[in-house]
Amino acid sequence: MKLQGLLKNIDYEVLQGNEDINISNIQYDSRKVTDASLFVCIKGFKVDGHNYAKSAVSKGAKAILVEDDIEGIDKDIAILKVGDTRKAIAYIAERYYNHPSNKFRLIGVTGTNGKTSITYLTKSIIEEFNKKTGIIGTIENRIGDEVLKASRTTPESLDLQELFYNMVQENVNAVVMEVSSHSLALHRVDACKFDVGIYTNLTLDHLDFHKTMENYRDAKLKLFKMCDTGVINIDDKYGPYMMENGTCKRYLTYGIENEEADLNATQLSIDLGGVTFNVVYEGNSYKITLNTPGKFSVYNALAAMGACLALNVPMDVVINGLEKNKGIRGRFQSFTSSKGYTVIVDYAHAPDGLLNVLQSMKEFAKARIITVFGCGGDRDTSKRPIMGEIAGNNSDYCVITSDNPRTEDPVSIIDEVEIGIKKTDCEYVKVADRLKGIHTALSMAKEGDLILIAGKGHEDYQILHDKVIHFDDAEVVLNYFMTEE
Ligand SMILES: CC(=O)N[C@H]1[C@@H](OP(=O)(O)OP(=O)(O)OC[C@H]2O[C@@H](n3ccc(=O)[nH]c3=O)[C@H](O)[C@@H]2O)O[C@H](CO)[C@@H](O)[C@@H]1O[C@H](C)C(=O)N[C@@H](C)C(=O)N[C@H](CCC(=O)O)C(=O)O
Ligand SMILES: Nc1ncnc2c1ncn2[C@@H]1O[C@H](COP(=O)(O)OP(=O)(O)OP(=O)(O)O)[C@@H](O)[C@H]1O
Ligand SMILES: N[C@H](CCC[C@H](N)C(=O)O)C(=O)O
Ligand SMILES: [Mg+2]
Repeated sequence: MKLQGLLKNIDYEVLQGNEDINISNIQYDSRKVTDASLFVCIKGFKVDGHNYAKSAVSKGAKAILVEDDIEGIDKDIAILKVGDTRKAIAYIAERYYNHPSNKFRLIGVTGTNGKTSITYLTKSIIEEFNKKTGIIGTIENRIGDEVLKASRTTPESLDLQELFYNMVQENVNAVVMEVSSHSLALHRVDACKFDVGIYTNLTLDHLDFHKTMENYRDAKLKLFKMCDTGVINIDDKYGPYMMENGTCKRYLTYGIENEEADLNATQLSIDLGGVTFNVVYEGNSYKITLNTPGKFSVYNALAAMGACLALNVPMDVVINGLEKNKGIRGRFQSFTSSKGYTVIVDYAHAPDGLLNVLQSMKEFAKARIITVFGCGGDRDTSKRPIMGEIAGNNSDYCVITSDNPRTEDPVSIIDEVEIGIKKTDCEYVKVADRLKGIHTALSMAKEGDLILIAGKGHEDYQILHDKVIHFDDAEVVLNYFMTEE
């Protein structure tokens, strides 16, 4: 493919060589460069891709895209300079893969919590409408029934466009993807053509990356400058901001508290098995039963409904699709022991998620709530004492344990969580080993108790320094149940 053609509409300066050449592929990682690649130098958080330009050339790269001048590269290699290589590679990749997101309906979901849950609810509805669906997100990527491993919630632009291209080859009609704030800030989804953008909520998380809530909010806002319809939670503090500052052609709002919402849920009835509620839309009222409990599940269902209604899916199909969803791995997933207590495995890993899950549990708790949780290492540290306080205020007993400590000392993370729990009168114990922590909670459980194991949900691994071990909360629980029989 001609390099020049891929650079259409991009401002660039030729530093050496000629852009009128053929390239075979595009790479942003020198280790993947092959003969006649275009190598894009990205200034990373760990290293600077410009330092790998020579290595890329030695592996066969014929052209280099840079942000900074580089020296010592063979004169017959083209070097082109742009203002922002992360941005440029998004547009180049979109062109290279022949504009794939114009060829299916694309729904993007952004917000601190609920993205994964909403993608699966939306998929249930679209499949009920007999359309082939793609999913891109935290747990996995999917092309119809084919499951592909995901390493990021939202892939790098080059990988994303390739995935879209493969979805087009497989005749996918609609793609529903999580759009993380990191991906918006780092131009991973630039050049995508979104039909619908969903906004869920914005609460404390990821300040290690965004530094301020304003930056975090404005990263999310970018999605609403890129889509035709915005589906907005107007119960959330920042919902109106997205509408006032976004540029969507139309907005569809949803909410529980705010009766002005286009989709307004009322009369919620929550138990361990799920939640039943009424939703009012265009003057009509519809009754819906979901298989996942919690007020937050109602918000997620409203968001999925809004997106599908915006794409003209009929209301009866929307409701059937939602009701057929059996729940999502690691999202309020419950297991009942023969001893009569219930364990809930959930991915709540930030303050708001933890609070929501515990509040939902309180709606149907008949005995004690025992919470096992920790906080991830190398991530926002400000959430640690806050999560400690939330767990303490909403549980009868807590086990503070390790999440994914990554490169940090597990005991120091637990000590930071403890600062918050100490402000409450909840009894607790600190057990750094997650397996022992879970066993501690299960061994004290009595009939009627609810045990929450929070933070890791679907994850089947634990990151301890540079080691990744197999660890699956649900598996630990089921193995423990076997010892009880
Ligand atoms: C902050 C962030 O998102 N960082 C991502 C970013 O890293 P980076 O830009 O710092 O890359 P780097 O490692 O410094 O390397 C710079 C450049 O040199 C290149 N390089 C490097 C080495 C070499 O030998 N040759 C070479 O060419 C690299 O390919 C890269 O292009 O690009 C890397 C390559 O794609 C990603 O792996 C990395 O994700 C890190 C590991 C990460 O943890 N990201 C998380 C925070 C993230 O993105 N999370 C969100 C979800 C958040 C949520 O909502 O919950 C997500 O969307 O997944
Ligand atoms: N709408 C919601 N509002 C608040 N909390 C929620 C909501 N939906 C889910 N949660 C809680 O947040 C946890 C994470 O949910 P989910 O995986 O759907 O979010 P996410 O936005 O995809 O998260 P991530 O950014 O880590 O990918 C759930 O396990 C649940 O505890
Ligand atoms: N997408 C989130 C997931 C956190 C999950 C939690 N188990 C942890 O490892 O901190 C992040 O990367 O910050
Ligand atoms: Mg997710």
